[in-house]
Amino acid sequence: MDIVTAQEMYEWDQVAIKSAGIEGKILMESAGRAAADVIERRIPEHHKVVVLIGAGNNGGDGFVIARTLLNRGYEVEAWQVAADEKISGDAIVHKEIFLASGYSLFQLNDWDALTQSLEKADVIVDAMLGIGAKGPLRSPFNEIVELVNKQNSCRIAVDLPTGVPADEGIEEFDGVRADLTVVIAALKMSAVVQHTRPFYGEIEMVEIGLPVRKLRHPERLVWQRHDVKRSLPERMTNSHKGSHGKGLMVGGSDLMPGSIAMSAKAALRSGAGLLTVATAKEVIPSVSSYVQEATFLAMSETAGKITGHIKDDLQGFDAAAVGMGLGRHPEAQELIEELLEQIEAPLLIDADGLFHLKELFDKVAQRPYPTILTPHPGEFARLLGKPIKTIMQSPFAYCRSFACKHRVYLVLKGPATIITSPEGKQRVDLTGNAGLAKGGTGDVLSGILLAMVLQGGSILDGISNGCFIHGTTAELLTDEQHAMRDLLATDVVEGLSQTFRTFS
Ligand SMILES: NC(=O)C1=CN([C@@H]2O[C@H](COP(=O)(O)OP(=O)(O)OC[C@H]3O[C@@H](n4cnc5c(N)ncnc54)[C@H](OP(=O)(O)O)[C@@H]3O)[C@@H](O)[C@H]2O)[C@@H](O)CC1
Ligand SMILES: Nc1ncnc2c1ncn2[C@@H]1O[C@H](COP(=O)(O)OP(=O)(O)O)[C@@H](O)[C@H]1O
Ligand SMILES: [K+]
Repeated sequence: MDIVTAQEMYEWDQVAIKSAGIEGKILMESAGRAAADVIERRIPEHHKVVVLIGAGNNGGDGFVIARTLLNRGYEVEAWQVAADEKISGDAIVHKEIFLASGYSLFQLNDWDALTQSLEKADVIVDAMLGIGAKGPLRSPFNEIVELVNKQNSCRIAVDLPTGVPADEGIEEFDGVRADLTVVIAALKMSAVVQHTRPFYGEIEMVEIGLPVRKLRHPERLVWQRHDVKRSLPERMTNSHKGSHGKGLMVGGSDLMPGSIAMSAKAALRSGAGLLTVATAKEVIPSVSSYVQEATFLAMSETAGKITGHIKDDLQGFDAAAVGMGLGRHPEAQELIEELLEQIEAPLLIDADGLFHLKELFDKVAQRPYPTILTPHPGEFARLLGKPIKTIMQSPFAYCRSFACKHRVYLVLKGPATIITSPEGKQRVDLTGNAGLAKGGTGDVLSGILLAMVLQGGSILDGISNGCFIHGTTAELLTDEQHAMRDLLATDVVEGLSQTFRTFS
């Protein structure tokens, strides 16, 4: 499922119109009818529907929706809330078809009449503004949005809620708070950005007949189950433990032994062939009692934290992960530096491993092997030296420029996890739920990602699959045996088998 900017969406429309000869009014008919189908599936026939219609093409969709629902027997009041002379483009055609079909239109001459109509409505369809909205809402849209948001009726937005920008990066706006948004042809960026996402409510996407093979796809998409099914490496019948990768995990300290233990178990539960855990000597007993399948490297330590160098030969590992429960002491920086220089394989850096990384960006960019960073927003803000709020307003742009500049795979974790390759390709994982908002779930993710990288295939596919599997496991567990409140990171580790079984 592609994620587009408003500009990219307009380019798609132009390709459809110019290269494939699909006229704008046909696209509008398809969009409106597809949205009406969604509404019909969800709303009983006796419900009163008010359709609010703006002047541009979003309003044009509104004329088609109103006509289609009236044709199907719904009680609909269609309100044109823009002046006649403002109605433009293909919306003029569909206004004419609406009127020629024998239906009448309410005009915004009397606010009391609109207010009464909205108060009586069971469903309000917002077809006022879509991707063409620019700047703060002007009158009367600002007043109408306020009025709409006050109603108890179900609010259904067409393409995007009026007032909500299509793109990331806009801080000040007011918009319709939709219960459901029928997204047309592709998800707009704001549908997955943290501060705009809540305005959309539930999201349903409709297809409108765009010529998919002719479109320039933006290399920004939602990673879905069918993508995982297609790209998850198969386990061959004649494979042996060496075929599934030999992994190294470095981290853990006396006060945080659980982090690395959960990462290690998650890696093994996710298919890693062999795993060595390098940790402080005194931490080994507690980790080994939880992960009996791992082998250990005892690192020299001071006060329960790894301080020494890795003396063993680091050749022969197919991938490594560092940082989980490592601690933020100054010596940790030397350790990370050493791993950046010596690991001749993909290296994942998480948690405390990211703490000193700002000082090591040169070393990261020089590595001839893939480097994967998995920050949460706070850790990413630290790496960038910018406030979390600023970054989360334009996460796609910040992730892309960072990943390209430092030549890393970046996994910015959250309810919508953004995965970016060093070339700037972006994938969004929307799985998971607030049950994961608990200490330790990031450590579990690191273990899963290490295992995915160890098992071969493209790094980008592997880490995208890992994020999907992590989130899906939380969803399966909270559907069945757990509530979001009680779900623990260790439950996610044990729940992985349930998810993997859905892929076999
Ligand atoms: N063929 C296609 O293209 C297809 C497009 N489709 C649909 O079209 C939608 C995009 O349509 P669009 O480009 O006409 O923009 P749209 O969202 O209706 O807004 C423009 C209107 O809003 C007004 N306006 C702007 N800012 C404002 C503000 N702050 N406050 C107040 N008013 C403001 C602006 O007024 P102006 O600034 O020109 O005075 C103008 O009247 C898209 O989301 C999808 O639903 C589908 O049917 C598929 C085929
Ligand atoms: N509300 C949420 N919805 C979906 N996923 C979430 C939510 N909150 C957290 N997560 C996921 O949980 C994990 C938390 O990671 P992190 O913050 O590093 O935790 P920790 O450091 O405690 O291990 C990430 O994978 C993140 O995407
Ligand atoms: K809208």
